Amino acid sequence: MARIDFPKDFVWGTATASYQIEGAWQEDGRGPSIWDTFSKTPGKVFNGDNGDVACDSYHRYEEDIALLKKLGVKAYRFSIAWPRIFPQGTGEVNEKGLDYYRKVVDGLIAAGIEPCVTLYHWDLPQALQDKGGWDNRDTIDAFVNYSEVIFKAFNGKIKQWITFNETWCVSFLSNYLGLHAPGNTDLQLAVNVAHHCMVAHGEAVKKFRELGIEGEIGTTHNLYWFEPYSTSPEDAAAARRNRAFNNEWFMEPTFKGTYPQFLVDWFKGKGAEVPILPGDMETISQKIDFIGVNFYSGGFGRYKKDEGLFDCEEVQVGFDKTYMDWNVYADGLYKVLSWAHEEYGDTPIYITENGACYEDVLTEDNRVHDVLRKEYFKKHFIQCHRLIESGVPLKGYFAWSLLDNFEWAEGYRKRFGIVYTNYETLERYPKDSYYFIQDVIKNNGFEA
Ligand SMILES: OC[C@@H]1[C@@H](O)[C@H](O)[C@@H](O)c2nc(CNc3ccccc3)cn21
Repeated sequence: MARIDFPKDFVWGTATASYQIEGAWQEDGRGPSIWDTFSKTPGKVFNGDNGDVACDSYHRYEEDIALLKKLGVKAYRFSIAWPRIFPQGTGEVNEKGLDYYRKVVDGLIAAGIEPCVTLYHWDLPQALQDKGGWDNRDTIDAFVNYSEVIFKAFNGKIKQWITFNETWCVSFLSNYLGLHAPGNTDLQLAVNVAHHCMVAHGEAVKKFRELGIEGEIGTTHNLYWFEPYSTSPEDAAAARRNRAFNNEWFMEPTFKGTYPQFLVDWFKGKGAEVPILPGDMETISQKIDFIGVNFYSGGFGRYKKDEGLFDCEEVQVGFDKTYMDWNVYADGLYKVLSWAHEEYGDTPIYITENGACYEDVLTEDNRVHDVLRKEYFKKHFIQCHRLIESGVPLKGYFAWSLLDNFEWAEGYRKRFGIVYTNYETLERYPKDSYYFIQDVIKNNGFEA
């Protein structure tokens, strides 16, 4: 057994998102989001599940904060629901919506926990979608207006700010693959959405700097480690396209102010071009204080003509799988963050999400012996330590998720929490993985 110790200032946290935990979908003036619409569209979400109640954190946030305090985290990442602040996306501020987040933020601070806020975690006001959503450049100004209200309301209280969660999901998963809200399947539309979200990110960073808001601002991209199955040039090119679809398409603009040309050309061949206006790339690549990375999995790919968007098929190489059928590929975390550090420089990195879904069984005495999830965390913590030892500026780690919650198109059947949510009673029961992480935080390390 080897002792794994983390730096004293390493930030341990957990993460959630508004639509996935809050419920109270029509309370205190909240307007409809695209996820209220999508989840109530037959066939889009497993079992017709929706976020009307979710974990009811809108009313049970004090219980959640108590769980966070007992866990011993230094920080808690959560998102603010734009439709609570601006029920129609713009116009009059809904003060009752702000009041909820004032209670959450003040409760966290009183518990000695740093609030880390995501401004956009997918719940776009439906009223903006009705006017084209992220395909409409006006939504950029609406996002900056919303961000400015939050910046000013919580200046000095919230010190870690994330503009967007996973622009890949907002664009390609939701507007090309059609699996998330609003459920479009158009490549050009998805390329437009990705671009406009990244411009919106940059404009919000500019506003943050102009207002002199305290703290640090960044964004979160989900990076997937994908490598060629063989050394053949075809496999290498196919895997590179597939990886860039997830990684470089977002990291290059954010850090270098350019899109990866080989993929621009590939998309052009598919009839999709990036709607760049003068100044956009400078806006997108505004200097940020940290980059958030969500990492879950990775894999191997090889060339297969006409397979998917990139003539690339994933090859099964025998990885253990989670209940989402995702590979458990902890080395992929080391590889992808080493690659990001090499490619994009020394900007501090936070793992803003990492975690696993498994079939959880609640025992008679309200325990969940989630051995596989504990193992998943342990394997990925070891890779975090390797990264730090290798000089990668990894500053913190947020486990996904504090609670079992609404898992988007999978509804409530897929559980990622370190705390079990009983959706009948809304009671919360810490799982064994919660106690494992509690111990790692207490000792700032563990015996590997
Ligand atoms: O799926 C687990 C979490 C999800 O609950 C979070 O809201 C979201 O930020 C999140 N992103 C990923 C990684 N990207 C992804 C890929 C395919 C489908 C959904 C998400 C996983 N997760």
